[in-house]
Amino acid sequence: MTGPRIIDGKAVAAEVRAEMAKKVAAIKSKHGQVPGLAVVLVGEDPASKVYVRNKGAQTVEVGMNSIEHKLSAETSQDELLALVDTLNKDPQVNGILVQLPLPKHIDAELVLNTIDPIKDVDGFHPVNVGRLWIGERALVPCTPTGSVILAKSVAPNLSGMDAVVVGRSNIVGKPMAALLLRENCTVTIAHSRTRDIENVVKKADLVVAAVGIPEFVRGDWIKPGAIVIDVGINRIEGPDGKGRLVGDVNFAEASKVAGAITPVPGGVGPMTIACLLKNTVEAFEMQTGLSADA
Ligand SMILES: NC(=O)C1=CN([C@@H]2O[C@H](COP(=O)(O)OP(=O)(O)OC[C@H]3O[C@@H](n4cnc5c(N)ncnc54)[C@H](OP(=O)(O)O)[C@@H]3O)[C@@H](O)[C@H]2O)C=CC1
Ligand SMILES: Nc1nc(=O)c2c([nH]1)NC[C@@H]1CN(c3ccc(C(=O)N[C@@H](CCC(=O)O)C(=O)O)cc3)C=[N+]21
Repeated sequence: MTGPRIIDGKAVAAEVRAEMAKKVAAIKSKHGQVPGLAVVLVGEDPASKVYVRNKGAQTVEVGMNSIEHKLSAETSQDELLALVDTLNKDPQVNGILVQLPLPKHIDAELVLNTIDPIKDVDGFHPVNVGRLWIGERALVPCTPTGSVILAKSVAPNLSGMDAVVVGRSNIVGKPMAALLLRENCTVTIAHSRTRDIENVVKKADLVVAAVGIPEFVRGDWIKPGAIVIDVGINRIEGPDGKGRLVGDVNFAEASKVAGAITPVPGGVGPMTIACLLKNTVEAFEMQTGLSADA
């Protein structure tokens, strides 16, 4: 018996970044311009700090400009809105990402809705959400985009598959469902009120777990041969007392049953950043009318 295919998110993400590096170089030589990504971090959340550092380093690595704004946790909502407004107007800034979660005294929805939709590389603005669902050209959320790329790396044609997305957040579950529908899957969205969730998941040819509960999806919920995409990033304490990262799927169990599965770390996480860079290039092209090809 052969084991399941472990989907190498790091390797696929490196391919996407290499493709972006080529595009950025072509844009630079043809048009003398370089796309720019602004990342705004408010406060000291340690996990967010790591992501922001990784994003900045990889942005520079593909040849783009990285603009980082690190604000104190006491920053007022008005100050943050004023910064977003400045970035909206700055022609050197093609993409704006405001790292979530934001401190409690700031209305995150208001901040996200203030980002110019054409610079909204997270794809969280209602205009981009609407465009995604009706099938217009949109900036699409990075984690779902990366998840679809990983699924297609093992099954290039997802058409007709039964897909179950566990989780219905605006940043992962819902846009994931929209993208899988666009791939012609038959999509079910499961959530905390879903009855008999094991048996709902068990019908799926493709399972996407975005729940936020460590190892929530068990091996015996998985249909033999199914593709499993684990979006979860949970830091838990290991038996040795050290922190370690696990997903929303019990990998040890599920990998015995699945046809293909993403690990955590090294699965969806690296794809999120790669797709952010991809969206920044796309946003640059939409804003300037310039492209790598012409
Ligand atoms: N790899 C990456 O780049 C990223 C990873 N993540 C990770 O993905 C995971 C999900 O993130 P996010 O979508 O923001 O999380 P949210 O907490 O916003 O959403 C979680 C979803 O899971 C559902 N849920 C919670 N408990 C249960 C349950 N017992 N049974 C079934 N469904 C349940 C909730 O249902 P309900 O709506 O009914 O409450 C909700 O829809 C997290 O682990 C997060 O760290 C997130 C973003 C990027
Ligand atoms: N506006 C906004 N947009 C986001 O896209 C966003 C956000 N806020 N807030 C937090 C979540 C989480 N997120 C991750 C990005 C990369 C990894 C990643 O690179 N993970 C690696 C390594 C993780 C590690 O070692 O800590 C891996 O899974 O292999 C994970 C999670 C983006 N998010």
